[in-house]
Amino acid sequence: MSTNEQVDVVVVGLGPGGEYVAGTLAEAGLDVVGVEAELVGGECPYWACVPSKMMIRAGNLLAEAGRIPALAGEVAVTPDWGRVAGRIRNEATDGWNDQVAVDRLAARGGRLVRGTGRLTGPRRVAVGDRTFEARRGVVLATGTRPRIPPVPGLEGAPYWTNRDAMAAKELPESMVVLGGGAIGVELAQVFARFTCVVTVIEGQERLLSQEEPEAGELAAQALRADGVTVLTGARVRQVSHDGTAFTIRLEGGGEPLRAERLLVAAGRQADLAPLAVDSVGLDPTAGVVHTDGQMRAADGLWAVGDITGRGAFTHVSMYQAEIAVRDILRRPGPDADYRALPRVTFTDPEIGAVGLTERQARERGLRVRTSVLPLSSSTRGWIHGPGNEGFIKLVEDTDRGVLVGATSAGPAGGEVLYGLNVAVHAEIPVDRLQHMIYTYPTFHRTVEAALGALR
Ligand SMILES: Cc1cc2nc3c(=O)[nH]c(=O)nc-3n(C[C@H](O)[C@H](O)[C@H](O)COP(=O)(O)OP(=O)(O)OC[C@H]3O[C@@H](n4cnc5c(N)ncnc54)[C@H](O)[C@@H]3O)c2cc1C
Ligand SMILES: NC(=O)c1ccc[n+]([C@@H]2O[C@H](COP(=O)([O-])OP(=O)(O)OC[C@H]3O[C@@H](n4cnc5c(N)ncnc54)[C@H](O)[C@@H]3O)[C@@H](O)[C@H]2O)c1
Repeated sequence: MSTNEQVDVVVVGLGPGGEYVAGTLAEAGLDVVGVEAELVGGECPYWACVPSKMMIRAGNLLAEAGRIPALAGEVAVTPDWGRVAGRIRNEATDGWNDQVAVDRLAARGGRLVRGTGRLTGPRRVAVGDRTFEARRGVVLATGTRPRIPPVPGLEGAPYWTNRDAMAAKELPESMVVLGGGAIGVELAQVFARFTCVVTVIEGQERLLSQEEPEAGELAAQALRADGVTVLTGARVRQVSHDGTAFTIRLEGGGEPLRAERLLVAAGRQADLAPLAVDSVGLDPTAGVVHTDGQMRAADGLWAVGDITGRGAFTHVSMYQAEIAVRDILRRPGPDADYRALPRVTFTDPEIGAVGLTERQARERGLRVRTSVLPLSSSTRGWIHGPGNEGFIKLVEDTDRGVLVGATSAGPAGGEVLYGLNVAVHAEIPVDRLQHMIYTYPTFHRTVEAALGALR
């Protein structure tokens, strides 16, 4: 029998964005139902950020051990993926059990409804035969799933996505990675460091093609140094699987690639049709849910996270979640501002970036000055020795005399990014940045040198 229940707010999807909205609103005293089809916490803790960064931590340790002979002595290391898989199982994901997150939501006063939510009209969500009518409104936070490119032979083949990679108890002997974006490069490097023979196939001319060209070149150089074969500007013509291994044929002929596993890391997509967004007047084929600066998508409807298409990052979903919470609680606050959107690809070296690339700035008609300085030119980079690859790139809007973009690559490149993030966000004049004191000998002193090199 179907039932109708009155609540204040329904949150559909409890990834980082949705869980934050549901828990915070419940804590504020609203009657909140959170609907989750899989695990409370979403992609990030179970199949994405957290387990992948555990892998990377382990891979980086192996790489550091490899640098010991040049600097400190002798070492013998035997990589053991079992340690990594065990830590992911036991510490990160609790064996892919979300009880801790379920309890966390309940402790904040939220109610969990397990199931797939679907809009049935303004402020109405159906889950199975239950319908929730939300007095304040509905928040969509359903995230994305892997985009599987239309490569002949791929459909139906036993390819891996990020989920299989995160759950792997053993590593394959060989793997082809389709896609040289953030997932592709991070996982290719880790797997290679654990002795898997890896090939990355990227359709664009460079890895990390959304970032500065120097970033893509550095990522390729780092991966090659770890033994990864990097093929850029490459298109897959056909994929087949013979029950044991994949054969991957590229356009333009040549020897086909053979690999035990094929990891598809070719972007993400939101699935709006099953959410029945047309019932509230949104386009189910749009691919994203467009919002205004307060994360409103329609009357009584908010959207946060990957689904909004403003950067598929956990920090974006949390940032947007905070804005939506404020708006739902009818508290005034600034609109979402993406000018200083930071992102870090956690390869070794880490590649952090904020704001616009040089190309994006020029395409917007800005008059720019730029500079690129290698970390090895700094005292700290030189002291660091092996593993000191990296650079600082700055993009200045010369008319306003402020940085509009920056890239920080190197050991702890993601941490060094923070200062640049503040500079872009707060629009600190370059002239002021040039006259502050930078600690000696740090990697971030390269920022000072790069400021002086702006041309
Ligand atoms: C391998 C990998 C590594 C990553 N590493 C990083 C990183 O280091 N840093 C970073 O910032 N980002 C990283 N990301 C991106 C990050 O995981 C996402 O940006 C983040 O998880 C998005 O959060 P979200 O709130 O949009 O929802 P998601 O985490 O996508 O969760 C959405 C939830 O909604 C549920 N759902 C979907 N449809 C329905 C429905 N109809 N009814 C009920 N529930 C539904 C899903 O089951 C899911 O639990 C990584 C991603 C991947 C794949
Ligand atoms: N450190 C982080 O913050 C982190 C890590 C991993 C993932 N993520 C997030 O997850 C999202 C998804 O990651 P992703 O790496 O899957 O996507 P992505 O969009 O970053 O990269 C996908 C890459 O695949 C390539 N590609 C697509 N189709 C192809 C084809 N048929 N043949 C060859 N190459 C093809 C694209 O040109 C692109 O370079 C990212 O956008 C990122 O926001 C973040």
